[in-house]
Amino acid sequence: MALIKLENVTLEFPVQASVSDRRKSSIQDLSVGGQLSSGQSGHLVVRALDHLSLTLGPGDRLALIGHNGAGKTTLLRVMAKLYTPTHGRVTVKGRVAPLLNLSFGMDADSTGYDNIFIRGLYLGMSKAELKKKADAIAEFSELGDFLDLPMRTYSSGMRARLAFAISTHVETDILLLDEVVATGDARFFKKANEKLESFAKESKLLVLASHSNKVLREVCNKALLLEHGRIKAFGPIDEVIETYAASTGGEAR
Ligand SMILES: Nc1ncnc2c1ncn2[C@@H]1O[C@H](COP(=O)(O)OP(=O)(O)OP(=O)(O)O)[C@@H](O)[C@H]1O
Repeated sequence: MALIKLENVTLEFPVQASVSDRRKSSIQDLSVGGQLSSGQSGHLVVRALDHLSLTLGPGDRLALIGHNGAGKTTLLRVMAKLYTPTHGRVTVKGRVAPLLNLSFGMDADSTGYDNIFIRGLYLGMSKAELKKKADAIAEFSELGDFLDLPMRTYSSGMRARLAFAISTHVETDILLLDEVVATGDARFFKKANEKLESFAKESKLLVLASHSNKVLREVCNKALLLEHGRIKAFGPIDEVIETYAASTGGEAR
């Protein structure tokens, strides 16, 4: 069972800052970010998601597209239940593996190998399941002897390899990914994509935010275009990429 249902979801971040009225009106015209306004108490708020309604089911592989600050990461975090919406309802059914922040569920001072267990448990795997899969995860990461060193000694690409290997070996129904796939080197990137494709073939639900149309086209079948936290377009991936390209005056590569 894999289901994500958003009903009229709005999420606002209160911001501890003051902006003059003149600056505020110029900020409203910016091409980045969510909607900036004064909240009920007079404090500044950033509305990162604005009345979003959406239903995703098995086999849906959704690309999140949009300008910097459009709300993609915030939406993924709402789906992962890391953020509670200010208004609206979020229903998620199925096991969720979020691959959003590479340090979530990881301990920098523990070895890579220990982190397989730490993050695996965080993602809801049992110890028995982890013991069975630890070797396969280690092999997939290709980190070899580095797995015996503390994770703080890893490069960001090495951390990405380990986090990706663990998250995609979890028996999960829903995989949430934020750009991280692109962190590895070219060879790992190819391997990661193949893993994502086989994951997708199992008819599970996947949501991926990325600025790379190439990655999104390879992995996703649908897309959601966000603009200042609102849904601008939702539909087949190629159509939505075209819409985005037309709105930015760029090309749909
Ligand atoms: N913790 C926070 N506190 C205040 N504002 C935030 C916070 N996190 C995000 N925002 C704001 O919410 C809006 C949406 O941000 P989000 O990170 O979801 O965008 P994004 O589409 O993922 O952007 P990018 O493509 O640049 O990664 C932005 O205006 C951002 O400034």
